Amino acid sequence: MTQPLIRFENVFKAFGDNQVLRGINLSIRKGEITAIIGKSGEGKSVLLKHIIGLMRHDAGRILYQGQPILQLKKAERKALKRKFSYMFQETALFDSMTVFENIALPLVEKTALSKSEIGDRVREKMHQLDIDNIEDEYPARISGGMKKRVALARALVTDPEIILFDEPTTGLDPIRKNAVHSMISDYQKKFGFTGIVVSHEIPDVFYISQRLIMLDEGRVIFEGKPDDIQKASDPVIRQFIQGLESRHDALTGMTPQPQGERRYREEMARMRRHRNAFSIILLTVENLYEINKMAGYEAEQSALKRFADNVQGHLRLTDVCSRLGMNKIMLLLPRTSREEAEHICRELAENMGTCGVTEIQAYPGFCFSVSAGIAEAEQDKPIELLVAEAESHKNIFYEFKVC
Ligand SMILES: Nc1ncnc2c1ncn2[C@@H]1O[C@H](COP(=O)(O)OP(=O)(O)OP(=O)(O)O)[C@@H](O)[C@H]1O
Repeated sequence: MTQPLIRFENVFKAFGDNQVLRGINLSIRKGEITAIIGKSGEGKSVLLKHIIGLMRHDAGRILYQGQPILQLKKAERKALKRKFSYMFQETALFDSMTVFENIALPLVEKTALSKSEIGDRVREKMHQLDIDNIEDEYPARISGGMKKRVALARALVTDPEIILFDEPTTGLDPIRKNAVHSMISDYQKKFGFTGIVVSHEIPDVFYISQRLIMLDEGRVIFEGKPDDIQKASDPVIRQFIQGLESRHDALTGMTPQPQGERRYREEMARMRRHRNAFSIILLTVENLYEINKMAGYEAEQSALKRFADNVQGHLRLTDVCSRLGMNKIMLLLPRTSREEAEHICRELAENMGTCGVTEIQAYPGFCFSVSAGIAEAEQDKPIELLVAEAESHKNIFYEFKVC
């Protein structure tokens, strides 16, 4: 395996009698988004501050590309700090400065670039993030979602290798929350930075993370893929995850992914007992990014919400629909063969084609495209394999065009 970008080896940190980190071991891999979760006060922010070098550990080692950071020379440590960027809980924009000045700040403070070079860099980043028309506005005059984008532009303007997001969606409604997640995920793909996100948004943050770390009582009690935490048997992990999950995904109103998976296991047990067939339909909104390009992240998430409402309205059964990732919905159809699922899917496609889903109609020529894949369950087949099967067949079936 390749060397991790950052590695904690038995790291301890106390504030007086308050022992916060009690032997942390973890790895952050380059080019991935790692989510850090855990109860309030468990030391997530303290951990972030150690990563970025704002706090010094009492014992153990923190390695950057295999090198202990405490052994770096002063100039090397300074150079390392420049590779990091931080997006705070609140966007922490300065109200007395324009959007342009806010974004320029890290360049003014951390680099020796000339005024015109800074201007070029700021305008380039604003252009890449689609906010070029608001440079003279003040933060108080722009929307919450736009502020997050300005804060992200400020975090990205130094072209950092690593960005730390400390609860980036705090205080936002479900559409804006999902818009920020979608934005982080998109820009991570575009710019290739390593992202570390501290979040309480479970399971939403799982959709954008490749790795997950859970802290409890100053130690790491889970490190792995987001999907694997659902299978963890440790009661502390289970209780924490289930306590934070709501019965409904806040954006779509559907069952969240972990509950969808639980429902799948129940259906599988029923199949074992009664030999009942069941099937899944996997719906993927294929062109969410186009909505985003035309109308922004919030429009993208509103469109997804409207689509989900229509699917549920058509099926009239809420607990069979679950959200499966950023742009996927799984319909779990009990006692339904593949042929019956195809019929249901065809009806759904016809209904979708005429119901006129979104405000996106306001954009001439736009067609909201959703593909569907169907798979019938087989005894003891894990959900991932059945979903993969539906995914691999998706073009054979229906392409919904909701115009
Ligand atoms: N500079 C500091 N001086 C003293 N104690 C601190 C300092 N920073 C953090 N702590 C303590 O460390 C513990 C962990 O705090 P931290 O902010 O990391 O928790 P957290 O997991 O991020 O919580 P939340 O999810 O609520 O943001 C708390 O008990 C806090 O009081």
